[in-house]
Amino acid sequence: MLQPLRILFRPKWMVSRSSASYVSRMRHLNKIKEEDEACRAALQSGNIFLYHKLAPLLRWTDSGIYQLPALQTKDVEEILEKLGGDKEMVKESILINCTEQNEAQFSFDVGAIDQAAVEEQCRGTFVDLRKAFFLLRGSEAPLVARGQALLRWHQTNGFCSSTGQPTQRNQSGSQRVCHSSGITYYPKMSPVVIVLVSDGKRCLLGRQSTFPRGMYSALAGFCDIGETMEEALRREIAEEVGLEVESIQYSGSQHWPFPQSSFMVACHATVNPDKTHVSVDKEELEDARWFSLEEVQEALTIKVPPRNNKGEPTVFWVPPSYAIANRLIQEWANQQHLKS
Ligand SMILES: NC(=O)C1=CN([C@@H]2O[C@H](COP(=O)(O)OP(=O)(O)OC[C@H]3O[C@@H](n4cnc5c(N)ncnc54)[C@H](O)[C@@H]3O)[C@@H](O)[C@H]2O)C=CC1
Ligand SMILES: [Mg+2]
Repeated sequence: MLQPLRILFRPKWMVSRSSASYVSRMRHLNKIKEEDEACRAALQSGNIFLYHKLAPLLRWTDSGIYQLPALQTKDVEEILEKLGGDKEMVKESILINCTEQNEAQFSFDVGAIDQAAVEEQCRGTFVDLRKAFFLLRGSEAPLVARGQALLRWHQTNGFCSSTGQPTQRNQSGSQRVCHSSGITYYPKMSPVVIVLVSDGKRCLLGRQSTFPRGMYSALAGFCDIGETMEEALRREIAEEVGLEVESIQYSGSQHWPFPQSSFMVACHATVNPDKTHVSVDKEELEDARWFSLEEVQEALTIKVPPRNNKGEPTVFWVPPSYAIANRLIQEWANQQHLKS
């Protein structure tokens, strides 16, 4: 019998902020998302994160870490004019979020403007998002992913799929409308379940042939239309490794920008310790197998895996800390410790 969902942790945002300031911030954000005039005003005093062909601009700081530089709107206008662009282009910025001080945050892709010239003006470097995810700390990684996901969605949803006519965005970029059919389009994420299966003593990890060598992760799969998350989870585990899940515990969720926006719902699951035979669907996975606590602990200590002379990792390792798979594996290891 499947257990009901249970929240295993209380995220910081649930406890650390006063509800009044959080409520006023969310209401402010909603206003600028919905009202074009309010959004234009917010853009004047807002922060902008720059992208070039969807790669975010990062800056190396004196304190020896990479940061996501937040530019002022007037600075971006100045850069655009200086580099032969039109300063009005800045109005194409997409609203991402707002700071605790209620300053709106936007993402803007410099498009055809020369990459190196922008980098020089901004004292930064445009970095591929996968690498940027690895280099940024704390809340900057999800913020930069959100900014890129929204830019990508606008770049690929310029036309109505019903009429073929161009769609028009609102000022914040929270939607696009086809004025010919009246259809409103909203940015989309595909729901995915990601699950760490345990038999009580070991955990099950798998790898796709496209993963970097030696890397194993929790099993994941897209939800089918009409499925509950629990149904998708049970189906994916049955399909990919031939096991029947007995219990499910919710752990957390994450927006995952690669290769398109997914909404990752992360769970722990158990199987009967007498029914642990794995039969891998080779179409989906190259390998899946059980790992002991010792093996997992060792893998969790590896930040950058050692590589051979072809540049390929030579050991078993798990996804880095920014991936929710890492958190599932870490949580499982902690729980095993508590049990022993
Ligand atoms: N954040 C994390 O820690 C991790 C994230 N992931 C992500 O989870 C996602 C799903 O994992 P997979 O094992 O690849 O899924 P999967 O097991 O469902 O297999 C992928 C196949 O599902 C089909 N599919 C159905 N709906 C789809 C949709 N909306 N978009 C794309 N393909 C769809 C396609 O045929 C595709 O080849 C991937 O995007 C992967 O990047 C995977 C592991 C770790
Ligand atoms: Mg899968």
